[in-house]
Amino acid sequence: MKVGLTGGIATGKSTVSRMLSERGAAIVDADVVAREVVEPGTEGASLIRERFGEGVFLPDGSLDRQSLGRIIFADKQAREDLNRLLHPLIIRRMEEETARRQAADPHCIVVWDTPLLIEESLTDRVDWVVVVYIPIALQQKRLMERDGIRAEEARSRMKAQMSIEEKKSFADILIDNSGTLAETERQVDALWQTLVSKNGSAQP
Ligand SMILES: CC(C)(COP(=O)(O)OP(=O)(O)OC[C@H]1O[C@@H](n2cnc3c(N)ncnc32)[C@H](O)[C@@H]1O)[C@@H](O)C(=O)NCCC(=O)NCCS
Ligand SMILES: Nc1ncnc2c1ncn2[C@@H]1O[C@H](COP(=O)(O)OP(=O)(O)OP(=O)(O)O)[C@@H](O)[C@H]1O
Repeated sequence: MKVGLTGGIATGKSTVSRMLSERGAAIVDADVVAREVVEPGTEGASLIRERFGEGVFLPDGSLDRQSLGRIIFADKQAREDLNRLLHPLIIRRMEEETARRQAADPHCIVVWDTPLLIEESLTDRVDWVVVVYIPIALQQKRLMERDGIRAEEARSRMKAQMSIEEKKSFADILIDNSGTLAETERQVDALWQTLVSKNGSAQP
C-alpha cells in the first residue's frame, strides 16, 4: 500500500511522517530525495548548472540551497523551470525506493512524504491521500519560527504552493495538526489503524 502524505509548507508533514514511521511505516521523503538528486556530479546538478549558472553552487560544488531558494520562491518561471528539471528525477527515485521497500516486504505501508503531491498531479500514484492541515495564520507563524524568516518571505514561500484550504478538498483523510502534538498523535493512531485494516483490501 502506498500513502501520499502532503500539506502546505510547515503544516506538519515531517511531524506526522515521524509518527507514522514510529508505528512501522516505510517513509519515502521527497525533500530528502530532492537533495540526493542534486548531489555533486549528478545529472540533477548539471541540469541546474545549465539553467541557473555557477552562482547557485558553493565553492565545494554542493548546491547553494539558500541562493536557489531565494530565486525560485520569488520567481514563478524559475520555479517552474526547476520543477520541470528535477521532478522527473525525484519521482523516478521515489518509485525505485518504493519498489525496493515492497520487494523486501510486500505488506509494508509506504508513505510518500511529498509537499507537491497535489500540485504535481501525483495523487494517482498513491492509494490514499492524507493532508496535514493547519489554518493559514498558524502555518505562517510556524514557518517563520522554524526557519527564522520574516512574514514577507514566509508568505512568498506559502504562495509558491496551492493553498492549504484548497488541498484539503483532495484528502481521503485529514489530520488537523493545529492542536498539541498529543492530539496529533491520537489522530495518527486512528489513521494507522485504518491503514493497517485496509492494507491489501480495496482502495478507498
Ligand atoms: C529550492 C531549494 C533548493 C530550497 O532548499 P531549502 O533547503 O531552503 O528547502 P527544502 O528543500 O528543505 O524545502 C522546504 C519546503 O519548501 C517547499 N518547496 C520546495 N521546493 C518547492 C517548489 N519547487 N515549489 C513549491 N514549494 C517548494 C516544500 O514545502 C518543502 O518542504 C529546494 O527546496 C529544492 O531543491 N526544491 C526543488 C525540488 C522540489 O520541488 N522539492 C519539493 C519536493 S518534490
Ligand atoms: N502540533 C504542533 N504543535 C506545535 N508545533 C508544531 C506542531 N506540529 C509541528 N510543529 C512545528 O511546526 C513546524 C513545522 O512542522 P514540520 O517541519 O513537521 O512541517 P512540514 O510540513 O514537514 O514542513 P516542510 O513543508 O517545510 O517540509 C516545526 O517547527 C514543528 O516543530
